[in-house]
Amino acid sequence: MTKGTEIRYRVRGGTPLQGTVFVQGAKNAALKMIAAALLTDKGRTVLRNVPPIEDVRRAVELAQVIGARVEFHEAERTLVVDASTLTSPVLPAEIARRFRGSVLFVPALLHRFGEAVIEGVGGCNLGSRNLDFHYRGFARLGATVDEGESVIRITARDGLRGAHLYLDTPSHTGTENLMMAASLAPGTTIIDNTAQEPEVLDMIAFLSKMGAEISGGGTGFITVHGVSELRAVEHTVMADRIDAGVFAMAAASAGGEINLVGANLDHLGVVRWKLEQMGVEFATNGAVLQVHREKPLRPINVITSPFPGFATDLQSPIMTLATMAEGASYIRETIFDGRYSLAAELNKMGAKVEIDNNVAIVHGPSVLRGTEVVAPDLRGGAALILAGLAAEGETVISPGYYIDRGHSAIDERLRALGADVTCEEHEAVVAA
Ligand SMILES: CC(=O)N[C@H]1[C@@H](OP(=O)(O)OP(=O)(O)OC[C@H]2O[C@@H](n3ccc(=O)[nH]c3=O)[C@H](O)[C@@H]2O)O[C@H](CO)[C@@H](O)[C@@H]1O
Ligand SMILES: C=C(OP(=O)(O)O)C(=O)O
Repeated sequence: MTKGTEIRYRVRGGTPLQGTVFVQGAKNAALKMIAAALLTDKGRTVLRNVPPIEDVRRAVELAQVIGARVEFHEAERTLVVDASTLTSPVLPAEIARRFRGSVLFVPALLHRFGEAVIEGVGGCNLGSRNLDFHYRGFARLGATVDEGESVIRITARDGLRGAHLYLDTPSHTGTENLMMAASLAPGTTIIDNTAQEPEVLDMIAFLSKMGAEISGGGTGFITVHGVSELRAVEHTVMADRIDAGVFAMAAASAGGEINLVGANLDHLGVVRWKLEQMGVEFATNGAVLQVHREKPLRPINVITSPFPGFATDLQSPIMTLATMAEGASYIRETIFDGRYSLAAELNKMGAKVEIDNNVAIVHGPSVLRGTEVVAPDLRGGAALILAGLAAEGETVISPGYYIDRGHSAIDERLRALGADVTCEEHEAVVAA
């Protein structure tokens, strides 16, 4: 541990939201596309609507450190990748450990170098986050996986070849990683039990433009016919449904009416219905989504599950809303067991959340009071900002880096809606 500067957010609650907010491009699609751009050794890939968030910056650094020429024009939300210059198959710990997307660089490295060396994989600390489906899939495609204590070496000197793969559960990045690996593996690959998240479909659209032959997206059963090469293309990243959900829930938390530009109601899946049950109103006005909340919130039962079920990434924000609802809400997290750490922070603000047998019981309504709270992870941090919007007094949330991993300029965008949210640097003890 060493002293350094850290970001924190300061929220003064009590103002209903009003106005228009722009939904960012999807983190969970953009990260995969940056990795996929490295599959081709010719030409320059252009990605549009790339969110200027910390995880994307880490992906850019990781691509650069292995030799790619990457320009991220943040103001234009545009990324240009030239992967003809790759020099190294080693994903170094200091960058790879800082975000989840690093494991998605493996297929390109296997195809380009016949080996990939991962010195670490990061991502939110949400309890156990295995990568066994990925490694088993690479092995079935013909790679040798050597899982050392801190370094994982995957080799495929003679290349990969099509095979029948399966996922024990429909893993989001697992599906994308194996699709990428199979795209350039001669023969046919079938992947059983694949994820159906909208980002997976956007990734299929991107890979297909590059020349990949992939069918079955959205069915849970994907077939990939390997091709001999992929080409650099231009693609616009889909809107971030989690960012949209967080802003919709910000309006639900503070009250008021907002316009979400770039949100797709269908991508919210069950989240939309649950928010409606709580008393949040949605209306589409052409391509703009209006979100309105006036009356007191009603309690809710939520079970997280893969798309179109209730997204685990929106479980923390809805826990914040449940603290304000009139009655007891029940929330069962089935994807990441570490996501209940938010409860203790909400309780510091006056909420009554108890964890019983892996279910969170939220006894509402509570009057939330601002205080200093710790963001346990990305979405837990966003959930605490939402709590701050409804709380009496001032809420200070740190570390802000977690929130910045996945939401771009959340303070500026909330201020545009009339909220009192600021972001500041402060001295803190940080991991070396
Ligand atoms: C960068 C990215 O896209 N992150 C998203 C992705 O994470 P990520 O792709 O890591 O999540 P997965 O869908 O893979 O994980 C789902 C569950 O499967 C388990 N599992 C997964 C892979 C594996 O090899 N072995 C295994 O046991 C995990 O521990 C977890 O319990 O999907 C999650 C679930 O929608 C989202 O919360 C994350 O925002
Ligand atoms: C868990 C998340 O991300 P990651 O998989 O990148 O850690 C998230 O986006 O909430």
